[in-house]
Parts: sequence; structure tokens; C-alpha cells
Amino acid sequence: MALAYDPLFITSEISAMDVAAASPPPMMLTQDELKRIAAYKAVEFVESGMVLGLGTGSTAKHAVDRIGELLRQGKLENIVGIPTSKKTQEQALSVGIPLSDLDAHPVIDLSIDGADEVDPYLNLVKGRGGSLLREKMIEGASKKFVVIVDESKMVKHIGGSKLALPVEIVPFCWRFTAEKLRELMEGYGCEANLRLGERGKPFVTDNGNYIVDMHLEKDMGDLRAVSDAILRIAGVVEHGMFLDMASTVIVAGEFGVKIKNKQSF
Ligand SMILES: O=C[C@H](O)[C@H](O)[C@H](O)COP(=O)(O)O
Repeated sequence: MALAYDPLFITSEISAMDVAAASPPPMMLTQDELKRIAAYKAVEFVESGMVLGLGTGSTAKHAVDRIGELLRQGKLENIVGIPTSKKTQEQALSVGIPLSDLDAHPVIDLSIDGADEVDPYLNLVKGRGGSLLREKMIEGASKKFVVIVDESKMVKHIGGSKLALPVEIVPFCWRFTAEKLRELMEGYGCEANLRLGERGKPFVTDNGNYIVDMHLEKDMGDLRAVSDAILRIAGVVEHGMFLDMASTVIVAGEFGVKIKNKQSF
């Protein structure tokens, strides 16, 4: 299955962490075009008969559209999609992807999703769109998890973009939980803010929960230890660090597409 883009935009498939740049692109591409290129490349991993985890966000949206297109063209058959959000569920239905859920399909062949940050070890931050819980459940149940990003998402360490690390919490006494998170993360220069949605009201996830966005000044170091500590706070449902979950990351940038595969570090 070929990319529906300029054939000169060459793909490199490299297993090492230090990947070489592919050929330069023939023109300047927008960030959305880069997202689409990464998404189309990921859909090349899809085979007829697969159960697919369908990600959420502006990058994953392109993958969902492409899967729908290939189904309509008869190039893919017997696909079952497991959407990671209500929004993706609507989009997938609108493009004709048959849907199911984790109860009926507890093992997923392949999930494709975007990310907010990717570190050199393929650890991720996800959830700036608020879908981290369903994403983590579905992508954690996947035999293969392909992450699609434009190069702006690559960071030296988790939290390195200085954008938020989201934590989903129960609404009950959210200030109490937010303060516990701030205290826990104080050593990393953390600000913990309740995410607001329309008309200044708390943003509510598909699961009826709130999100606290943590902004970190410093590298957290031992991510597994921080993850465990966050999850031990009563009131926390899940956080947006996806550690050691991605099998492959596809990065589209001005210099081509790079594919990074998980290794043992
Ligand atoms: O909750 C949102 C998801 O984790 C998204 O996958 C993530 O925020 C990346 O979204 P986008 O592709 O729009 O940058």
C-alpha cells in the first residue's frame, strides 16, 4: 500500500534509536500534512481481519479517515475498530468502520494513535485532548501500538515540551486531589491546574472525570517511580504518561518520515 503523497518523500525504516534522516521533502509541508503522512504510513500496518484500536486527536483522525477510505475501496475487509473516545467513535461510524469494545475484544491486534510528547526511549505523554484513560486501556490491550507524530512532539525527556502532563481525577473534592498532586511533584517545579472547558467550567472527560494539568520545570528522572506515586493518590484515576507501551513511533518531519521501533534499553 503506497503513500498517497509525493513519492519522493521517502520513508526510512530503522531499528536503532539514532535514526538517519531520509531524503529531503520536495516542499515545505504544514504540520497537519506531516500528521497525515505519519498517519497514512501507520495505516500500512493494517491488514484485513484486524481488530484495531482507533486513537483520538488531530493526528489519529487522519488514520481513521484513511482506514474508512480503504474499507470503502475494498482494499481492507473485516476490520473491527475499538474507539478511544466518543469523538473517535462518531468519526469512525461516519466513515463506515464497524465498531466494538474491549469487553467483546479484550485483545487488539494494532492500535494507532497520536501523542503529545515522545522521549528517546519511546515513552509518551498523552491526554492533552482528554482521552488518556480510554487510550491507555485500549492501547495497553494491543499486541502492537503504533504512535504517529510530527517532529514537534519529540522531546529529550518527558515534560520537556513544558506543556501539560495530564492526570484524570474524580470530580469529588478535586481541589484536595490537585493539591496532593502538586505536593507530590513539588520537587520538579510543578504547577497543577484544573483543566477548564467551555464557559470556564471544568473540562469533563468521556468518563465523567476532571483533568489536572501538571506543568513541570524539571526532568522527573525515574518515570516509573513517579507514575506509581501518582497512581497511589486516592482520587487519581490515571495519568498521561504511557511508559514502555509504544511498539513503534512514526515521526513525520521536514526531512522525511522516520520509523523508530521499540528496543530493550
Ligand atoms: O487525549 C488526546 C490524545 O492523547 C491525543 O492522542 C494527543 O493529545 C495527541 O493529539 P494530537 O494528535 O491532536 O496532537
